[in-house]
Amino acid sequence: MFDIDFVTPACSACYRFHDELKISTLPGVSGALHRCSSSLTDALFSIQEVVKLPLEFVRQLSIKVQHQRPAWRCDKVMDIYSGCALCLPNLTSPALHQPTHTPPLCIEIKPKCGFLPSPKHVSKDIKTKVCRYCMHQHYKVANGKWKRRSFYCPLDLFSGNRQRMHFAIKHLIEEPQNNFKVFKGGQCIYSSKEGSDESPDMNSLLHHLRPYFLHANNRMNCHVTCKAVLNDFIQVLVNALLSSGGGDGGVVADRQAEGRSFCEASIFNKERIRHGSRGLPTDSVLFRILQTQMLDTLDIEGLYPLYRQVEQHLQGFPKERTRLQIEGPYNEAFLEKLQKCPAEDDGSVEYAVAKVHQYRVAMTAKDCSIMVALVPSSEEEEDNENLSSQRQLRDFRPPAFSYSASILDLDPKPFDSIPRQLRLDQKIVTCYLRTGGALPKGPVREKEDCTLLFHPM
Ligand SMILES: O=P(O)(O)O[C@@H]1[C@@H](OP(=O)(O)O)[C@H](OP(=O)(O)O)[C@H](O)[C@H](OP(=O)(O)O)[C@H]1OP(=O)(O)O
Ligand SMILES: Nc1ncnc2c1ncn2[C@@H]1O[C@H](COP(=O)(O)OP(=O)(O)OP(=O)(O)O)[C@@H](O)[C@H]1O
Repeated sequence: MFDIDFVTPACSACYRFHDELKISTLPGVSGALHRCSSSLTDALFSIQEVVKLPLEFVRQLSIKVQHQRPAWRCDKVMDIYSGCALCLPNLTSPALHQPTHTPPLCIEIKPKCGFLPSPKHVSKDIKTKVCRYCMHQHYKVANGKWKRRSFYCPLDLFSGNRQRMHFAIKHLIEEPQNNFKVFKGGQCIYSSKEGSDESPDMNSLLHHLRPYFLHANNRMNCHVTCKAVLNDFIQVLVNALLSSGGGDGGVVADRQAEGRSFCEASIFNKERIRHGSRGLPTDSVLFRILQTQMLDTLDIEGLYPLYRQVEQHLQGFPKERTRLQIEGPYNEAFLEKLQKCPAEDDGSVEYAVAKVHQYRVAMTAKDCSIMVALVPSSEEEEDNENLSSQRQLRDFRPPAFSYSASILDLDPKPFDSIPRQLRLDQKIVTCYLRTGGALPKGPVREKEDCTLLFHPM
């Protein structure tokens, strides 16, 4: 009916959000991050378009997808009244210009929050030591959302240190939950199954991945261990996440000095770091997400009194909702409010609103997903490279993929989600303090098994 790959019905706020921001593309990172922090002036959208859809079509679509939602998302509903949708390319199945031996792979990562809050604003010391994701794991297991705890830690992924990133991705693979999926030729081949007691089948994943790494590494006749396939796969993913978007790719100072980039619950053994972290390249997809997440400078605890101030102001002056853009539109004026926020609280409602807006944008960045598409070299490129590598008598070369990273799920978070955030934060911390010490920290082998194979490039 529609000549589009993927539609995601948008509320009228989203419509404005996406429509009014300048949209452009960036080579390498066909990203889609709203421009809303210092990095936002150059964090850009991918090719996407707002389209109008017949209301009846959206109504039927909504009914059709409702039963496919995970149980914990059954309370969510599609906005069936705006008549608008975002039209996106199908990122799990990128268009190919030339045939390849194997279909493209696409890896979806929901990285979550990559930093610890500043001690200035939090009431519980533990929040400055253990990251929100790791604490939340205990709460999720205690409440039955997941059967097993994941040992993934976002601070490792966002570290910019290859060893730590490798370690983080390995744990995403081991326990993907809703943070990790793999697609091959547009089909999901690896994800956590809702409500299942069993871990996803890693052997099946390796079976799918093997041809990519056999072929790409000229290992046709070699015996390749599962571990080597997994290492190669993770290494390619780390490269894609660290790749720059075509800019100068400057490297930022490691945040280690700030003491906010290591989580005490991570089972990565710091002493094993062989090369110091160089930080994330400034135009990598992870850097952009992290910068936007860090617009949350006050933590929910420091933010909540400002939220209350705004709420009280709106009770007295309901018409101010529009001027203060509480429900959007998320346009240039909105971005200006974020960027021009005074450094210190001057007691004005403008300051409080700007901090609330910053926090909401940070929440979006803490909840977005990255889609990394890996396209194997075309058959022609492979043949040329095979000839040249035979001439050079090389028996190894890194897997040849081209990659792009896009950012998904940039829905604006509503103003009234803030009280829920505070309640959840309290529940997570309370649960962690109650159960944190009781849950096993993970098998000992985890600590020891972080020596990784890095192949020459
Ligand atoms: O609060 P969190 O960190 O649990 O994040 C929620 C996500 O849970 P997660 O921890 O990633 O499993 C949650 O993900 P799931 O539904 O659990 O897959 C949603 O993304 C939710 O956003 P929204 O309310 O649907 O706009 C997310 O809520 P927001 O807080 O981003 O609004
Ligand atoms: N452009 C795309 N290409 C391929 N897959 C996509 C694309 N957009 C979304 N998806 C897939 O759909 C999933 C859900 O998308 P998204 O997170 O944007 O919806 P949502 O906001 O959670 O929807 P709802 O709030 O209605 O439940 C993503 O995790 C991803 O697997």
